Amino acid sequence: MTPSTHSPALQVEGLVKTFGTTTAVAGLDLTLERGQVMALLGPNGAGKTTTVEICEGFLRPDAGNVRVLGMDPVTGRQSVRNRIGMMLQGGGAYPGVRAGEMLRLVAAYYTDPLDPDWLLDELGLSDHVNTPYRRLSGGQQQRLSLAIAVMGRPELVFLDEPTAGLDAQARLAVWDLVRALRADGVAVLLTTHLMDEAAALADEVVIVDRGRQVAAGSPAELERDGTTEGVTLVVDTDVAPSLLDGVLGPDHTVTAGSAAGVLEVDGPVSPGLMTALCTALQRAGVQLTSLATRTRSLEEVFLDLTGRDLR
Ligand SMILES: Nc1ncnc2c1ncn2[C@@H]1O[C@H](COP(=O)(O)OP(=O)(O)OP(=O)(O)O)[C@@H](O)[C@H]1O
Repeated sequence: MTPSTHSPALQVEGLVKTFGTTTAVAGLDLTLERGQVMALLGPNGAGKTTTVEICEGFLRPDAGNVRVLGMDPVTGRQSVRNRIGMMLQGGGAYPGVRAGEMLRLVAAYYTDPLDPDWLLDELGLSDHVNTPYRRLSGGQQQRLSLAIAVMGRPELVFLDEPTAGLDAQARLAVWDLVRALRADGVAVLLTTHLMDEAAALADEVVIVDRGRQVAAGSPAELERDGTTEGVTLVVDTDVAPSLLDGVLGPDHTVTAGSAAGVLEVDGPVSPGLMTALCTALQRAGVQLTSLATRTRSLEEVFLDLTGRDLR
């Protein structure tokens, strides 16, 4: 099997994985291009970790096709492992080894490693170079395992909930590192429960539920999709919706809002619409006190698609 540099970083087609009577992954398709960040979002038990572990070559799929850098992650395991990065549980570190020592040991495996000191600094671990691994806090161990995962300049990195349990500062440091990887052309597949993380980092968000994709797109696309776009206007007097008759095209409707002085305009939002609304109010001598466009947050989209029941 010849590894291809033209293939997507990751291609998953019709992936199925069952454990006894549980179908963890029920026919999933994913394509992650090089230099892109994909976030898998899904409720507990949606099949995210199972998918990542299959892509890493730890689990065999029951059906479907997985190509990692153009290679089969099971039969091409050694070649794949040399070119991908993954965070191992427990950091893959010996308990007694010091953080700095560990990173230097890992760096020695590679011909062109990243600079361990840069990584320690990037991940806020410079003050813990001499701390034995077992004495690092959980969040520090997690960051060290991320440093180990990316040390060999991988082309594709798998990050399964990389910021779970991290404080706000450490989370931002991890985000910065993911952005730096992306800028270097590295592809990143991450799983997360944090909507802001997906929105901040991902070129593409794939929402999975019960092992299937229920939506995919950029964070902005997902926030727009399926919503009635529109504008909520608040004015300083009680006005009838008919005030806006004549300025709205066939794509727009206007209704009275929940309170006096509130008008809801439904339809596509554009600079032209905003200008037309302001002009109509000005002509009527009505003072605008608030104007807001309506989109759903990624969290609302997620809950609408996956429901509100606990799993
Ligand atoms: N080794 C296993 N044996 C039996 N069932 C398993 C095994 N691994 C996963 N499962 C089941 O497969 C389903 C998917 O689990 P998975 O860990 O992939 O979900 P997840 O999306 O990563 O969830 P979470 O957000 O809670 O981490 C779950 O119902 C889980 O209980």
